[in-house]
Amino acid sequence: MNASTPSTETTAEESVLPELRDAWWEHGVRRRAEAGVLGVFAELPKLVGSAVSVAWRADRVRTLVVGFATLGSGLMATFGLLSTQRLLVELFAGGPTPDRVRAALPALALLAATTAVAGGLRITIGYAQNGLTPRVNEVAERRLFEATTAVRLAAFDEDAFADDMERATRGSDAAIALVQNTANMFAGLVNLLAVAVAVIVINPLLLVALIVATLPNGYAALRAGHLRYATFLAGSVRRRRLWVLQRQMAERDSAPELRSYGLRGFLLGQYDMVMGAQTREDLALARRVTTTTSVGALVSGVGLGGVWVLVGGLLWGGRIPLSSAVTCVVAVQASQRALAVVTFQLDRLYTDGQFFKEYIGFLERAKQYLPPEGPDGDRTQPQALRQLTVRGVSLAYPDRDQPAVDDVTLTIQAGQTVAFVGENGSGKTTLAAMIAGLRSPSAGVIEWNGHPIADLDEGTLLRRISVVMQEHHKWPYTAATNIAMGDIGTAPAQKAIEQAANRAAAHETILNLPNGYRTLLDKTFKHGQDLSGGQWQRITAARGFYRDADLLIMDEPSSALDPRAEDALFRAVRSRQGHKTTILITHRLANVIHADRIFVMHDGVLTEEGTHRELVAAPGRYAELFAMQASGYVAEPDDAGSPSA
Ligand SMILES: Nc1ncnc2c1ncn2[C@@H]1O[C@H](COP(=O)(O)OP(=O)(O)OP(=O)(O)O)[C@@H](O)[C@H]1O
Repeated sequence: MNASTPSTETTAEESVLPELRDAWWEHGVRRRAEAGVLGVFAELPKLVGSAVSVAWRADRVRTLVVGFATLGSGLMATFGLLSTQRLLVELFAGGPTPDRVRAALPALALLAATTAVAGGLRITIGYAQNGLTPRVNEVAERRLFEATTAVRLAAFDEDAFADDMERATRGSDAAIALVQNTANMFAGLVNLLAVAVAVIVINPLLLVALIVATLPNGYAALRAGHLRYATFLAGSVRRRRLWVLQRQMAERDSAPELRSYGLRGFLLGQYDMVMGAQTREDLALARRVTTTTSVGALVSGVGLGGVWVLVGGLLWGGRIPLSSAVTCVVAVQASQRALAVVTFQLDRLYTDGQFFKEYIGFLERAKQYLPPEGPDGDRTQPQALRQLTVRGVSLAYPDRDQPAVDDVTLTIQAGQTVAFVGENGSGKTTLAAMIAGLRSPSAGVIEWNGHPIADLDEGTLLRRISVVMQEHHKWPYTAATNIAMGDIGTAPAQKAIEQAANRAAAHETILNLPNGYRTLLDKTFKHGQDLSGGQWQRITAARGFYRDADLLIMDEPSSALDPRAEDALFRAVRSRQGHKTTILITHRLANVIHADRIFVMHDGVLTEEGTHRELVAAPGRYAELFAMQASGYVAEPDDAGSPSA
């Protein structure tokens, strides 16, 4: 199939790819383009302030070294220009050449010294900056992860917060860039100032010449920067579409479906359409950029021509000596170099500054999602579980009309194994997450031995609970660590790890791995291994068993297990009955027959509760679901359609 087949023609319209969300990595570019040519100056002091403060926090000594060495190198630039002028004065003076050279020697020595000192200072700045940036990175990144790991789970449900967090992750890189850009821009400015001071000392009139020669150039450079950002921005949605398409055409994940459904022509058609538009847009904008930069160069060239005319006039009228005229040429060139640095760094500083602002803003906004803090003594220490009570508990997720859990009341006694059952989306996981202290109810209260869990010491409470998540995480560590992470507070003990693995039918699986318990479970690392879905689930269950928790919550722990592993797992769960409490969430109702109590949820509401026997005897949802599932195990109908057994 090729790009012109009918199926491609009918679907390859712009609407196939939906409008993409603003990409965080373009945010700074967007702000720069919106700020206009000179708007970048408005935010400059604040951004520079942020950069200095983050550098100061990371490493005071190096920050001071960079600051003072930059000032020093500016000073050397001034001395350098002044000694150049002195040198020229002596060389252009009358008299025999050897005398002139001799007279110029002190100036030459000064020039050599300033050049050497300036070189030394540049090396010092380089060393200090190189030592500073990794520290800035560490401080900024650490602060970010302190926040992302501390915020409550509910924060991740807020769209705006997730976006915020995504953008803030760029903040630590931006912090480094911000510090570097600020240092470089500062160096450029100091150089510019140094040249101006030297020129004033030589002849104040030359300052006017310098301004005329550099200002149009500076404006042109800023405008060129602005156009570059605008160019980038104009093609941003298309570029992202291309990026999405490129991934679809070149990645392993999409490769099987691409081939099996014959999507090659369709995707290439999409690519041609988007790329064609992108190229046309790029060409049009490139023309504009070239025109603008050419006009800018022309105007600054005219300005520079004016300066040379002025210098020539002054020279002609005997108002300045030849040495000053030559120094002026050197000064103009030096200032243009410094200005190019300043304008370039200004653009970068502004753009990276936007990311840094996102980062700082995120850290501020994250505070509202942090658990309430209080002195340790303020909170009651939860004792071993005797009774767990859920009283009128509800929870509604953001942007959802229906509550996920609606006014649920139930009691669980210590040592019981209870089951939450119900159809998909009925609220079982949400209720369990509230019991586990991971989510806070929007109404109602959950009590641990009669104390609202919100009043209990959170750390101790969480240590008394173990949760085997429905959507477990595959930690990229060894098999042993994957299990020991279930109780990270205690020193890992191989015997306990193996016991936990045995209970979850994971022991044999792990022994069969190339390095047994020491096998790294991540294929992206050298010698790393991956597991099947069911094998991962066994390790996850072992992690849950590893913690000797008062309350074990297992959410769909057997969905990927084979019958033998499932049987072993549920035998391990039953072995807790009578002395440890277990909440089981499962759709495989055969596994809840032995539960002390079964709670049936529907649309967030607790609709039935009782033992298996009681519930199948009543004409309710549980009886219906159980009968439906059990019917699947009745012997196959014979050819005539009637059951053979
Ligand atoms: N993070 C979330 N943000 C918004 N809505 C959510 C979120 N998690 C779950 N929901 C919604 O809340 C309701 C209850 O979900 P929950 O995961 O508690 O159901 P469940 O009974 O565990 O389902 P399943 O049997 O499929 O695991 C569903 O309607 C679901 O769409």
